[in-house]
Amino acid sequence: MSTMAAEVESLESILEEFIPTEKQKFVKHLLYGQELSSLDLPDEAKSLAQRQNFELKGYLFPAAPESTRAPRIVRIAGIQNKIVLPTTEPVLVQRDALFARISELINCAALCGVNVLCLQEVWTMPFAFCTREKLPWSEFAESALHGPTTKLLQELAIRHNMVIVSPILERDEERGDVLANTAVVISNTGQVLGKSRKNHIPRVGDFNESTYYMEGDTGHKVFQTQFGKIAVNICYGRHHPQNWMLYGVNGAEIVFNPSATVGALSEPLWPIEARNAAIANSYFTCAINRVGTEVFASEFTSGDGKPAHRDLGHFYGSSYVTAPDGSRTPGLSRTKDGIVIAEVDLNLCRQVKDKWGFRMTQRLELYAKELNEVLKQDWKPDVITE
Ligand SMILES: NC(=O)NCCC(=O)O
Repeated sequence: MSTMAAEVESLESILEEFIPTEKQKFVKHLLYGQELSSLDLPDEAKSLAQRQNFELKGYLFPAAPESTRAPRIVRIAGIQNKIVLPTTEPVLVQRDALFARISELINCAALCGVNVLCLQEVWTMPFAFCTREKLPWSEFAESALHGPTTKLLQELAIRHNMVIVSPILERDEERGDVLANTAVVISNTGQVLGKSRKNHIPRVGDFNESTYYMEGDTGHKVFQTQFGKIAVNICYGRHHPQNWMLYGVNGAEIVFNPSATVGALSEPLWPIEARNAAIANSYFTCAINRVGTEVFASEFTSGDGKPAHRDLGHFYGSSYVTAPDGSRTPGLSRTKDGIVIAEVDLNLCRQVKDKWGFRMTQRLELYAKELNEVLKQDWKPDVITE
């Protein structure tokens, strides 16, 4: 399945090819909600994307004008990419090649006026946790505050007046050198605003991350930036509606979901989860997935009796943005590096809350009470039998 699917460029390319033109509007309305117009992006950015072989897509999410609040227009973006060099190259050579590639893409996002940008999960390295090997992969880990990745992005954040969310493998030097899967939030002033760690660690397929780091301990932080309140729900956390919910309870207006996931495992879930979270929590979401197949030197098994293998499968990209009213952009390519940009009016969050009332009808007190009971040792499921 994954080999076959890897040849498909995108769901959208199939729709364009096979759905008759007169039916396209209806099909896209069901799949994507209200039709979005494309952003007019600068020619310089478009030619940079062409020269450097990455996709560049921009969309406009409208909101109603209000008489008591000015629009709060911001441009948000997600970057998806392949690793640049084979996983057998020295650690620093691999990392520096990614630094160079991603700096190019960030420059392009800056030309497009992006205010807040998020990179993919552990963007500085291959997704090597499938191997269960400690070395050399743990050498990619670095301090969230002073590491080379943060230093690089602090410079770019200042240069481009851009908030950058940088998901890395963190080495917590102050707390016993332990590893964590962490998104560092770097303000447009260059300050590290803080960090948000991955709350839910997968125990599925070849995602052997629990060998390397524990569940995050940073809760559901929301970062007040100059361009709105943002939060980061890292990869597997997107399967947990309560995780999404608490970022919303803390007031997030945009939640990024930097991910690394493969076709055979999760592709049918991908278009649903971040989109549903945007609807349920009246905020914008931006789901970002890496691209390509990463091959490792040593074989590993999945503990399922099937033959050993040297790759996790095809990372299918397909990054997209959803608005609180459920309208979403098409996905980026399944095979190519890319930037998805959305110009949003953050006023839409409150407009959708007023329309649908999901926050008002949320009944947090009901769930808090019942969940408290569930956690007690003597709890029994509330099932009535005849
Ligand atoms: N990176 C990560 O948590 N992947 C797990 C697989 C998935 O959630 O689709």
